[in-house]
Amino acid sequence: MPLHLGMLVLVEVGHLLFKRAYAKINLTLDVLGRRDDGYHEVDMVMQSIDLSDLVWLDKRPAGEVTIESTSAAIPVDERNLAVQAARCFFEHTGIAAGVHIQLEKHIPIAAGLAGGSSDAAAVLRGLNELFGTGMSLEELSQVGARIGSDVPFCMYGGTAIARGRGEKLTRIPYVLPMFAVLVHPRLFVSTAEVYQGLRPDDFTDSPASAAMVSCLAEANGQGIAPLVRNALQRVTFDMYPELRALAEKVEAVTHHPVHMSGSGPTLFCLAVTSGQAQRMYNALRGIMKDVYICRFVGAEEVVGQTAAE
Ligand SMILES: C[C@](O)(CO)[C@H](O)COP(=O)(O)OP(=O)(O)OC[C@H]1O[C@@H](n2ccc(N)nc2=O)[C@H](O)[C@@H]1O
Ligand SMILES: Nc1ncnc2c1ncn2[C@@H]1O[C@H](COP(=O)(O)OP(=O)(O)OP(=O)(O)O)[C@@H](O)[C@H]1O
Repeated sequence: MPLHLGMLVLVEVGHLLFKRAYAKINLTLDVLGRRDDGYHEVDMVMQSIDLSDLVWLDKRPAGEVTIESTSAAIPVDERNLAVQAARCFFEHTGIAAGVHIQLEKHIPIAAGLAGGSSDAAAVLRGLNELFGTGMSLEELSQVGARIGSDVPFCMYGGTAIARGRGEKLTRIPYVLPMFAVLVHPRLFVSTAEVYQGLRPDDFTDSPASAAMVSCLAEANGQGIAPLVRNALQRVTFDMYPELRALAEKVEAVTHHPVHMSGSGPTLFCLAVTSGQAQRMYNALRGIMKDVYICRFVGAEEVVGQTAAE
């Protein structure tokens, strides 16, 4: 019997492999400088949250990689990062097979939440399981780095420092029981344009990751928000003055500091209890439509039992 999920109709339920693709927020994002390869040297503390896309994988004949999505706002061809991930998997393993990907999007698009990167990571983890290739997360992460700088973090999830262009990870074993209340203002922000807009005075030699990790290690939830910073925020706010105005409004109604994730435009406030998060959510729903309460998620939940460590 067909199973209806949003706009998707799943027919062969028995053969489908399911994966959840989690979004991330940046607790810190420092840029150390511009590199010769067009990327920037970054130092960031990344955190998975429980806002997720749902991904189903179904084996197909060799060379056939197809995708359908509940969102009309993303390409359903070779430009889709999930399709690119599948192509990379078959190329890397030499397996003569294909896959059909069904994507139920919940993570806002081009929002600074790594939605596409997380879909790509979930496809790589899922194909590793579907075809029994037994690759380690490290190997999958190296394959994923070809698709995007955020893919290696999304492969592991949880909490981590990401350096280099984002692919050099130090995993942090402390996940605080905290909440992030997200506000998505439905602006489309290009990550490349934001990085291009950085000026030398946006660069730093003293990133905030060490202080943030100490705070996480001490389980000092109240201490996290004052340490949050994002070097891309000035650029995105200058590009979209309405976003700076919205951030001021969010602070006024929540009475909490507001932060930007990645290259934006998603804004978030941190809460140490679900009650505090709910009050922020209620206040924000009065001024915005797209508001999400999310909890911090650890690597075990992101990865599950899907790949060799
Ligand atoms: C803003 C963040 O989301 C923070 O986590 C990431 O740094 C961006 O990760 P991403 O979206 O996976 O980025 P990619 O797809 O690899 O790169 C998109 C574009 O952003 C710029 N880019 C990205 C990462 C980086 N460390 N330096 C850069 O300058 C480059 O112009 C690149 O062409
Ligand atoms: N599976 C996918 N999901 C979302 N966007 C995708 C996907 N595949 C390709 N894209 C394209 O990637 C671009 C960035 O979308 P995405 O939602 O990944 O941005 P983001 O959250 O800002 O990512 P990051 O935080 O890694 O910079 C958009 O132009 C979108 O059309």
